[in-house]
Amino acid sequence: MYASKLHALDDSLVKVVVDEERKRRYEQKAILVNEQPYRFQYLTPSSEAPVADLVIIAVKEYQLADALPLLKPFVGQHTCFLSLLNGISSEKTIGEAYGIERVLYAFGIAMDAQRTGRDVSYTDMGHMVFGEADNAVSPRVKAIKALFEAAAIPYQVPPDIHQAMWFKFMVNVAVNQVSALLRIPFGVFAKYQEARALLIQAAQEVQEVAQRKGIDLTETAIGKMVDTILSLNPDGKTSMLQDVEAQRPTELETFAGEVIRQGEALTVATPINRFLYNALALVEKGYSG
Ligand SMILES: NC(=O)C1=CN([C@@H]2O[C@H](COP(=O)(O)OP(=O)(O)OC[C@H]3O[C@@H](n4cnc5c(N)ncnc54)[C@H](OP(=O)(O)O)[C@@H]3O)[C@@H](O)[C@H]2O)C=CC1
Ligand SMILES: CC(C)(CO)C(=O)C(=O)O
Repeated sequence: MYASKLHALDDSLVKVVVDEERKRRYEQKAILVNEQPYRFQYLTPSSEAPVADLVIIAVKEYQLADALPLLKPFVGQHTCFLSLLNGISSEKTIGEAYGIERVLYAFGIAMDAQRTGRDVSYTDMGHMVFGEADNAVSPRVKAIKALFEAAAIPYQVPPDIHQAMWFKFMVNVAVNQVSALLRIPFGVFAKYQEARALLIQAAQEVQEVAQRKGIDLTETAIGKMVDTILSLNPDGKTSMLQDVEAQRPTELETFAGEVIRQGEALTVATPINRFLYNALALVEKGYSG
């Protein structure tokens, strides 16, 4: 989705870093984004290419350890990283590999992207949210704002990126997990109070953990979370539900796993996320083949 926008702005801007096997596979067929074919330039670690100004990482968290080393030849002194991974831990992992001073905090929210095979369709691309660890509007933040404006990629630079990251984490812990377990699209949460009650129960555990860490997630944030979910395309599905339907591994460790671990460290009880963890682990174990 984002690569297609940047490619439309200037096709020389976008280079997709992959391993040799993916390069061979991807070069065989254009990717369709809203039915438009895109042939990106694929780089592997052995490709000759200048270092990147900006690296946008959009793999799943469990794929990060394999993906990060591929980037090494393209990381220079001024390379900046934006991680679109859900959850609250990928910035630390990228920082450990390439230096935390290179990493901005980031996430994408409110999109209704749907993946079918390697093709993507969407009606609402939501927006990307990013910022410096100290929330400064630094020269690199200004440069990325200018790039996204030119490419018509909606974005926000919030006053407190850490509070915003925890808000997004709370959205994912609630809606991704409940929707994936019950196999329901966004519209069901608008229709049934019982579905909203499940979201709120899962979110309250995130809120309690966040508050113990000094992150300002209030009751108002839970209301805003419900409003965010109700504003999404009723037929749209969370990325976790799409993973379950395609029998791909889910981001369970990134969501319930993280809430349980943080809850244990801070002595916050997390029974709803323990239930979701075990139930979704069983869903994955039940995949055929
Ligand atoms: N989908 C959504 O609505 C949202 C997703 N996110 C986050 O964005 C990230 C991406 O999500 P999503 O697009 O749904 O995930 P997908 O699983 O659809 O896409 C992940 C992509 O990463 C590729 N990949 C995996 N390993 C490597 C590697 N070693 N080198 C290069 N490419 C690799 C995969 O390739 P292949 O298919 O060939 O294995 C796949 O194309 C996730 O972290 C998710 O949490 C955030 C907000 C919303
Ligand atoms: C729920 C949603 C679309 C929120 O932006 C999301 O982050 C996901 O599906 O992973």
